[in-house]
Amino acid sequence: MIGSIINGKELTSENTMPIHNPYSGEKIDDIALATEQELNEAIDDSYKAFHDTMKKMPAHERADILRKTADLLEERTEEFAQTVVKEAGKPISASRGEVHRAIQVLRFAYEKAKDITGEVIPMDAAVGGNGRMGFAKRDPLGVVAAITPFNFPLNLSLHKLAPALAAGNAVIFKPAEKTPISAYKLTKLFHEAGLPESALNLVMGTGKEVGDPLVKHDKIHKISFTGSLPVGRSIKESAGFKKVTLELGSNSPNIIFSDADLDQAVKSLVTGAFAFSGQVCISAQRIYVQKEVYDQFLKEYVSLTESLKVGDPAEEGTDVGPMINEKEAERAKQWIDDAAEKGATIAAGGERNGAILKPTIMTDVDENMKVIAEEVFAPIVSIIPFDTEEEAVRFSNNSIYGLQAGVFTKDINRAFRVAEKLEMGGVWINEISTYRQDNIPYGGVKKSGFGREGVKYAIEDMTELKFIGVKLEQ
Ligand SMILES: NC(=O)c1ccc[n+]([C@@H]2O[C@H](COP(=O)([O-])OP(=O)(O)OC[C@H]3O[C@@H](n4cnc5c(N)ncnc54)[C@H](O)[C@@H]3O)[C@@H](O)[C@H]2O)c1
Ligand SMILES: O=C[C@H](O)CS(=O)(=O)O
Repeated sequence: MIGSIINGKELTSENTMPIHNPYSGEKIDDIALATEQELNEAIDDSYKAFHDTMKKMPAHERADILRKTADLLEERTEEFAQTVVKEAGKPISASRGEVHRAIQVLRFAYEKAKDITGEVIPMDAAVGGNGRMGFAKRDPLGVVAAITPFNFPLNLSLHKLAPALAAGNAVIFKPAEKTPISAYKLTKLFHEAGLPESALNLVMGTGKEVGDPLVKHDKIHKISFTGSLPVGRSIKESAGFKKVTLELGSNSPNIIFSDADLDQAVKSLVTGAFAFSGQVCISAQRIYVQKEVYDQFLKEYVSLTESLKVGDPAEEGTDVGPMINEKEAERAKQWIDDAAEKGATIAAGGERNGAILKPTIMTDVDENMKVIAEEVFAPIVSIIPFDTEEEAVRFSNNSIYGLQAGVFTKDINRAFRVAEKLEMGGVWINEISTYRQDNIPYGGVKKSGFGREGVKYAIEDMTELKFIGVKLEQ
């Protein structure tokens, strides 16, 4: 059994929740769920840790802890990768990839911790400014609540923990109840690297019983949330005056113009749509292809998709494993069937076996079908023809979401024109929407959320600018 870790002590409970391997269905562990009283104790402990320890800790010490955590994680890459395979069902090669990215996030944070600067404000710029001096500095906020999803249990947790600690905050970490083992191990790793134990408290439980009271608690200064739109909406409503960052979902578009390198676009977009069974917030969900090359693109795309190895995520070489559970796979299967009943064609896949949904390609879709209009978060992609640049932009922007998009063309002027018009937090040219490097500013517009991650930008969101000025004696 694993449980919450508060002030370095691990809690047990009779009230537990089982964790299952999404592929085999076997129970791999139980989590002890935190009570409301334990949650309150954790928050008090974090609050004290902020004021007594983190606020006073020199930047070089915070940096050193982050560096040591990165080194420890690197030494245990395989152990952490196997954990992600077991609890999330992510194929082993992608799980190793996630650990490598997580190490990079820690290293970006280690470098940045010693370089959190402010600025001197010119005082002679305004009438009466002469004789005064002033500067703005960045101060930590206090206690940051990090609430994370199941799909990147390590890397997306570190996108919150590492910048929050680099900036000198204390953190309460509430991981997804479906994938708590990576979170548990990660918390212990930070402590082993020398982080004062109360500076990072882990609370285990459901969104309703632990997440919601955490969001409402007065001693929390900021909520950094990654997850679904409905939960993000509820958090924003409950958070009151706290600062909030919301990293939510999307139905990312990718546009293929007729002059694009089709082979490269096909190859990268097969990965972009089916990596981790499409359970990626920037997964390529809608692919718009210019009519002249539509048939060729579709033929090559179907052929490459059908060659993917689907099955056991623990086996080397598996491309597509299970979804997080059978219920989610069935929900996605119903969306496919619903679209097919309304006239869509299933060009590949469409079958479900337990939690495994075969990589599925839909054509002849219309913009009102769920597979287009909502976030599928499953291995389902729709391929749609378009005529003109204006049409491709209009189709792409016809969404409540706006996280990342991909544009494929050799015409640099067109690429920038389209990038400017797309209502997105980020646009890649000749790269898939699904690509993220961990130091870019990352986040959404519209209902994909607000605030930015990417270590440097998350640090900005996790600090407060404080102005200090002086009137000098003349
Ligand atoms: N934009 C991004 O960076 C990004 C990254 C990864 C995933 N996501 C999104 O996350 C979703 C999938 O992840 P999920 O199924 O784990 O998401 P989810 O929203 O169901 O849960 C995320 C977290 O919120 C907690 N939670 C649930 N209800 C809560 C409440 N009322 N108050 C506080 N916390 C609560 C959960 O316990 C979990 O820890 C998808 O929509 C995906 O697009 C977005
Ligand atoms: O699921 C959405 C994530 O933000 C994708 S990634 O881990 O940042 O690549």
